[in-house]
Amino acid sequence: MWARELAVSAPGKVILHGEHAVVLGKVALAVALDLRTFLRLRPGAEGRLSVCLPGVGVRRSWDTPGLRALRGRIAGKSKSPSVEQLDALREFAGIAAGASAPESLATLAFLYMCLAISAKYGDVPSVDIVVWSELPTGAGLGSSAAYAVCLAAALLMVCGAISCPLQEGESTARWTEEELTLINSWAFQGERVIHGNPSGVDNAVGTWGGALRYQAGKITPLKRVPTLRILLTNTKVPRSTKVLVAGVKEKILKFPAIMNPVLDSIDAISQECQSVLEAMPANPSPEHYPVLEEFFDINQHHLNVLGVGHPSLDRLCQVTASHSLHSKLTGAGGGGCGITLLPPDTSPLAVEAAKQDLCACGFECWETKIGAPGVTLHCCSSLSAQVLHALARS
Ligand SMILES: Nc1ncnc2c1ncn2[C@@H]1O[C@H](COP(=O)(O)OP(=O)(O)OP(=O)(O)O)[C@@H](O)[C@H]1O
Ligand SMILES: C[C@@](O)(CCO)CC(=O)[O-]
Ligand SMILES: [Mg+2]
Repeated sequence: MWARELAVSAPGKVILHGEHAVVLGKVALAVALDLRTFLRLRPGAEGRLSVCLPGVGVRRSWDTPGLRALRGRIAGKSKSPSVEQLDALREFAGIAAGASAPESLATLAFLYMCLAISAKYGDVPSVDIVVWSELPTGAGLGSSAAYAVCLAAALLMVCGAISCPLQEGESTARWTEEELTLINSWAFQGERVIHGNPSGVDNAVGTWGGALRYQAGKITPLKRVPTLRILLTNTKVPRSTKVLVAGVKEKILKFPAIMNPVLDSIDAISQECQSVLEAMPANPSPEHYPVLEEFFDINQHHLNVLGVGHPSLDRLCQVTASHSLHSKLTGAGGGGCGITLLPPDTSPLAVEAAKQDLCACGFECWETKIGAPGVTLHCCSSLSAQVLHALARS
């Protein structure tokens, strides 16, 4: 029986280059963001598993004998969620077939991960779980992956598949490389429930943090990443990664000879950008930026060709261009977030003016730090007052 109260956190991510192409085996460059998802884990009432997800309005509780019986009925050999397993979970949770609302997908991913992990490593746990996030949901910043990484780490720990590395008196701790590999592989299964066909880049960044190159499951930390100033803008136009990824696949099947060269070009941009970043000094001077800016412009055009642009993102690019700044969408596109490079010689006045114009479009924008740590275990009392308050209210 789980007896400690702890918290797990995982960062969101920004994809610099390679979104969508990475689903088809091309290279992506991604960095962890200083916005995180937090999961609080507490011993629950004996025989009950409860989950509260304030970001998507879910508060559910099940008795563990009922979950154990369901787990027995849907047991499968494969680690990946099957259509039949997900149908059985939907029926159990009262989720309509084909429902793709955030709360339905979040509940389904929770149930799948809980039952699949406990079937392999232990018993259905009697715990109380709350997940709250600083990340906007469904905006391209990897909220689904941060959610899945937190769930994977907490459930694997409760079931005894990974250690609880936090010693008495410590405020934070991380898991070993081997344990992180296990967390990442289960988070990928959670992403599958939410996304349908994820590449795995988002959960890799959520697990390992920092800055990495990702291609076909191979994760390579970037050797050296300069301090890049990035402005993040949320257009607040809602979209679903699952739907956008499916749309790109359809376009490629329809026009392979036209679309495949676009994917190859995106791959080349990611690779060139990696070389440029690794050759840059830690605190780059303005002359290093024009090439990075051109990569942003070219890739933004490519993403429009793939059909994942949106008028709100065009507007974002136009507004920043009017201040001589370069932007591209990040994540799945179709709305959501864009990133803007801020070269070191950009005057504070120019940044302020760009921000004001973006806000006047109804967008929200903020400067961000990149390269945050990956999944982390926390002693609850070491969390900030804001996070504690948000978790306690739930
Ligand atoms: N804090 C959260 N609590 C519960 N579920 C969440 C939370 N954040 C995200 N989700 C789940 O993830 C889904 C959003 O995932 P989606 O992949 O569409 O967007 P994203 O991950 O924010 O963007 P991208 O995949 O482009 O980086 C939501 O519909 C919900 O099911
Ligand atoms: C659009 C996509 O490439 C990135 C979403 O953040 C999907 C994926 O890689 O799973
Ligand atoms: Mg996602």
